[in-house]
Amino acid sequence: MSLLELDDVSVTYRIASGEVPAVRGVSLTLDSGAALGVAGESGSGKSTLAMALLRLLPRDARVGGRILLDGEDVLTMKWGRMRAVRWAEASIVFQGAQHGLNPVRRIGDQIAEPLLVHGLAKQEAARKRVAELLEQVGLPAWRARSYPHELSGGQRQRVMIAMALACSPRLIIADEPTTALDVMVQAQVLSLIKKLVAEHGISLIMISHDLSVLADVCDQLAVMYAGRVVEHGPSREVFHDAKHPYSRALAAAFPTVGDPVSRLAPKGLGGDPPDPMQLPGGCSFHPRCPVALEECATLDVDLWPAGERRSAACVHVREKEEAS
Ligand SMILES: Nc1ncnc2c1ncn2[C@@H]1O[C@H](COP(=O)(O)OP(=O)(O)OP(=O)(O)O)[C@@H](O)[C@H]1O
Repeated sequence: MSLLELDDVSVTYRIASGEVPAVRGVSLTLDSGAALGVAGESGSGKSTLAMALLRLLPRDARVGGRILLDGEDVLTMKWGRMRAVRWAEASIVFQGAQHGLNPVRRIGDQIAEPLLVHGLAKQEAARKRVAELLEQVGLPAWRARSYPHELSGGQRQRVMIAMALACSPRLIIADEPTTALDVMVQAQVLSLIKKLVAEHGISLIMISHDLSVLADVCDQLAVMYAGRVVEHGPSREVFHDAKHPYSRALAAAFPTVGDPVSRLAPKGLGGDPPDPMQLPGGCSFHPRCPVALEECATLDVDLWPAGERRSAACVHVREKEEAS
């Protein structure tokens, strides 16, 4: 059985001027021990989807569909159970570690907190576990006594990862975990994430706008555009041979992991993503698509099989598959 199953998940924010359809009909699965990358430009709905998985969305968000974590429906779970699931079964690492840490509490106390709160360890055992976790993320045990401002950005992100690992979760959701870091440190944190996932058999959902980073870390990739998954498949295949013109443009924007030059501007992708409250008719990508046909302005194609374990939501893919 899959560890995580999303079935037709949608998220709509209610704001004063109307409704923002941030995530639209996303269906995905994640096997135990597998790593799924979710890619897309800013505003494509990646973080909204990640927060929906652990019911961390603000109250003005309405979530539809089904989210099954190990067979249990997250959306109908009682709050007590939901709190236990967060950290203990699935935890989340956000971008910009400086915002996730309390500046006036020692690192060790912050890492120990979920263990103590969930009753998984008493003081002495928690102290030992903190030392072990710091070592796992490549920091010396004495760092437990440090305050966040005494650490570099990369070290703080390692602390966030240690916190996420504290209760030995089965799933970690990493939302742009390396975005705020410089390129060298980014590479170190990425290889740490890869190592931890492989060694502990943890499942991973990693979110990034950088397809090359995701292809390096994850087995599967889902590319999102305007709240929908427009391509899905094995990550290296999607990265090197994208079927959807949007995924192709994203892959061209970030040809190699952390390439500082290509990070500056997404080459080959003109224009901006659409305002979700004013989505264009037909395929949402058609106004920016270099290979759009006339019919793309009215025809919105669903995900279509595009080879083994692959799918893409594009009329060209559908035509090719229908012809073969
Ligand atoms: N609390 C909110 N209220 C209203 N609209 C929101 C809210 N949060 C996000 N949105 C909108 O939902 C859409 C998806 O946003 P989201 O942050 O999920 O995208 P993203 O792909 O994670 O982008 P980024 O990489 O910039 O974080 C955007 O149009 C955004 O403006």
